Amino acid sequence: MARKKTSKTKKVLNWKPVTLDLDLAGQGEFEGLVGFEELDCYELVKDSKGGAVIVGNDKHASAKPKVKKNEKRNKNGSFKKFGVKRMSRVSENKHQTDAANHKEVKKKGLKRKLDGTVVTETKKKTETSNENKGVELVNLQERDMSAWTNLFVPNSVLKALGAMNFTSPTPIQVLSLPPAIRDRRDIIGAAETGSGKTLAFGIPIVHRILEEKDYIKRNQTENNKDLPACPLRALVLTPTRELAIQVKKHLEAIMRFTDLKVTVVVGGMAPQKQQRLLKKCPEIVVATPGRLWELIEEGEPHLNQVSNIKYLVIDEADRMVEKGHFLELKQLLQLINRDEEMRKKRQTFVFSATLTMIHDLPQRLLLNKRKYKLTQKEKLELLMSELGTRDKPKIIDLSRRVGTVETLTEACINCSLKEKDLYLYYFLLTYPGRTLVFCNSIDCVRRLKNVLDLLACSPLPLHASMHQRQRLKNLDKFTTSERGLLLATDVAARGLDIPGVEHVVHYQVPRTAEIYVHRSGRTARAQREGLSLMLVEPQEVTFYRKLCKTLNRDEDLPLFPVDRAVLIMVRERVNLAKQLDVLEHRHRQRLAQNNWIKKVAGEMDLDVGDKEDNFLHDMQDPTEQSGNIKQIKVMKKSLLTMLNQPVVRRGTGGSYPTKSGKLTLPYVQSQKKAVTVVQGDVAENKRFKPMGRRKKLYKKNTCKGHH
Ligand SMILES: Nc1ncnc2c1ncn2[C@@H]1O[C@H](COP(=O)(O)OP(=O)(O)OP(=O)(O)O)[C@@H](O)[C@H]1O
Repeated sequence: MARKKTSKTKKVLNWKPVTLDLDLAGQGEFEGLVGFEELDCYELVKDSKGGAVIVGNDKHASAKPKVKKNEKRNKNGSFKKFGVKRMSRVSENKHQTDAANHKEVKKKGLKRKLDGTVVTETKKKTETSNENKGVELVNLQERDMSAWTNLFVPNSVLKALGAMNFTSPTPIQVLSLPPAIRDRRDIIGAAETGSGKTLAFGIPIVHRILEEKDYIKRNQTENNKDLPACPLRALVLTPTRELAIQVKKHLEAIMRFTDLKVTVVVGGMAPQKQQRLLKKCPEIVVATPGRLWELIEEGEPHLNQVSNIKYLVIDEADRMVEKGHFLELKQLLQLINRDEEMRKKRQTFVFSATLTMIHDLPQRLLLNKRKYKLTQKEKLELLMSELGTRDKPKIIDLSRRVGTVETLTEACINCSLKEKDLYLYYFLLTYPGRTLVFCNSIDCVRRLKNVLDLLACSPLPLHASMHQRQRLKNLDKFTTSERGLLLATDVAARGLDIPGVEHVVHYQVPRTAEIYVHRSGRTARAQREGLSLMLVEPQEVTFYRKLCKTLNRDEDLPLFPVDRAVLIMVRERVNLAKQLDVLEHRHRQRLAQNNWIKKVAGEMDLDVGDKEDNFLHDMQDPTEQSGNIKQIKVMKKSLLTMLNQPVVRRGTGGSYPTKSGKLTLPYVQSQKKAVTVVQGDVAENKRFKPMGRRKKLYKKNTCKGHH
């Protein structure tokens, strides 16, 4: 039945071959093009969803075509160009034609020219006749991709890069691509967060796989017919599920004009779906070690080729090999490196922003003569032997002495443990903007979520105890909300590339310098500015000092300027929210415990209601219980009243009728960005305070708080 429909569509849409002048097409750039076809007689008809579809302008054509029919046809290679009376179809073979290509062309409005340059289409509404209402025209715009010359980027990838507007490579890409592609060397790469490391390994892998596939195709003989039809060629390992999904998407984006496939294998999602996708034999698998090992142990056929892979990537490598983490990684590496011949042929990519960071030995090991502080070289050698890289890898270290990115502005607030919520709320209120708050534990995230929920800040939690679906949902919500607030543990510290994160707040001082660098690296990515703000309480000063030392800081972080007047104004509401949270938490806990006792007692046929033998908490007493609930209700109401009153600067009287007759309130929200405020303050301090005094002042403030 479906076949019949397709053939009918083909008949209706009268595509005609076009004769090409090959001289016009440029040399060498015509690779893969089979021909052009054109359609000069068609109509645009609204489909059931209100979108426009193309149907042949033939008397026999059905007046109401089925959308699916047209979609199928479009997959065969047509570029829709609505609103014009003539359209052309380009057919290509190999990695130039694939379903993803056309899906992308449909979605993003991409187009290719014969000379191989990438052309993107910016959408433009037609203002013409009724039948064309809502139909889009295209406006072509070329990109200069010459900065990528000499980096051995395949044409199809270059096209994708152009479509993404990546007109020039980043430094780590410039330094990684030639040795990886031309010299086939293993790469050990350290470069700051947000510097484009994913493509520094992604482009070489895609290049090499395309090249190999081409070679095999050209040399297909009787002898090599036994080769696996679609072998697993590359494996990318990442420490978190979200990062694996992101890397997969990034690779997909550069592979969209190829016929290569990539799939993700991570925990927390149905293994059945992943197994189904693996049946399609993707050349590249991006995975977290746990689920990957699980599927290998179950004998998943595609993954069973893992010891034959040609390319291995260990992203965030320093984290992956940390003691006590990823026990499966060790087993995986043993399996992958089992065959010495294969290991020697394999190209390995090892990347992280903190690969070359060196730590002082902990105090307890300082007296042990056999233990000493590793040099950077020794640290890398150790890593290389653990991962099984080949001899003489190319080591590229672009990381800065201080660890963080140049475009990052750093600051801290010294306060007591009790005041952390207050300062955080103050910051969120004064500087709205996409903010990522990091905590050291899941419990801390949970508590903070409740408090900030009560304060109407709409926080989104993200931690390892959440369902994966909810984790991804929250991440998605955060990404799409301009004033999004994500409360996360360090599961979100590494690798996540969330656009437009303005502030990173370390609610608690991270325990290692690496974590600080990676957390802070969620902002100020790809040359953009961003703020990293750390809340330090007296108990954390030791960790803070150690962190500064590892990061080679000669000075303390600048203090974040705080308006005490505003702080006083919001103190009451924060305190009330905290009290409410304690009450609600206690109430929930008792409820849960009572339910558990009742359940167990029921199973044991016991009566827990006996007066002398009452195991249940005092909530059993209905008056006590309703008292608690009442108190919570009253407190919530007064908090709501407080929240509904705008926080207005003191001494301003509250409201000003403007010329337009509107009331504008001098709200506490800063007119300046937080980054600008810190930078201004630092410049001011430098101008007016001699260095020695400033240092002393910081020392004093670090321990006491600065107000
Ligand atoms: N050549 C390029 N031109 C423009 N943008 C790029 C280029 N390469 C990568 N990017 C973009 O830069 C951002 C950061 O890239 P990526 O996530 O690879 O950084 P990273 O170095 O791996 O960071 P992290 O250390 O945090 O994992 C991404 O949004 C990516 O799309």
